[in-house]
Amino acid sequence: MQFIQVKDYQQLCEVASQKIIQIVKKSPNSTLGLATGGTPEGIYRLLCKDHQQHGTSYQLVQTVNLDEYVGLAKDHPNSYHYYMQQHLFSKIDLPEHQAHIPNGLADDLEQECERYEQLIERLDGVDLQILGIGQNGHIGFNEPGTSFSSRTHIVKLAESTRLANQRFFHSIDEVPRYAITMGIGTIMKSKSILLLVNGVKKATVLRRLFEEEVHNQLPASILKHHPHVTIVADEEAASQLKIPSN
Ligand SMILES: N[C@@H]1[C@@H](O)[C@H](O)[C@@H](COP(=O)(O)O)O[C@@H]1O
Repeated sequence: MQFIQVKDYQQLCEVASQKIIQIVKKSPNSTLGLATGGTPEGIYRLLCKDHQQHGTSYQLVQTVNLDEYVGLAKDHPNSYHYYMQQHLFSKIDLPEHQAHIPNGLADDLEQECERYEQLIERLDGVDLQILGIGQNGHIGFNEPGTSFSSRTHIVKLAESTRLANQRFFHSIDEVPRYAITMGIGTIMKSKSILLLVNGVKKATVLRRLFEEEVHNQLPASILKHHPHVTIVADEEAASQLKIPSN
């Protein structure tokens, strides 16, 4: 794993957005794996700014998002469809049919998981997967205990995850109990992975990631077995690490 420590969230966003821009410029038909949550918001802002100012084009890019809540319509302000539209898709030239997100309203959710998995295969896999991390070590919505070989599947969200995500909703009762997520096995098939960790709330999980063995109670620990992972963390997130900063 390559580890890049940066000063703050702003720098994290700059480093991450530059990595994405470089890939898109080098291979304009790349498949990008995208994440939601608070962490990538600033990165998407910089991608939009770069698109406006320098014209980096996403005309040939395909995107696949990690996850979506079950039961929220695409235009629900808390759905990840809506999030992606607001933060990125409406501001760049990515054709709509090349932006893929699991459908949390599918009649047959199992079939939707299979469709999504096959779609990723048809796209020949993800070139660069962006990942955040939950405070319990989840990646996508793969909660502790998820099999490392899991494919796209339905998850029952941990109460701690619902509580952490409550800030985006009016009340805890509104936070969905289920989601569709790419599996850990799906994520691990990505050709390269960029894990972004910022803020003091992530300091404990980042320390655990460095100190603990690979085990499925800490889903992100499997990333240590991936050949091309870069972790970008800011000073607050890295504050419990005992390694020298670069
Ligand atoms: N499903 C998302 C993850 O994809 C995200 O990485 C994580 C961290 O979110 P945040 O960046 O807001 O801390 O939690 C959410 O539950």
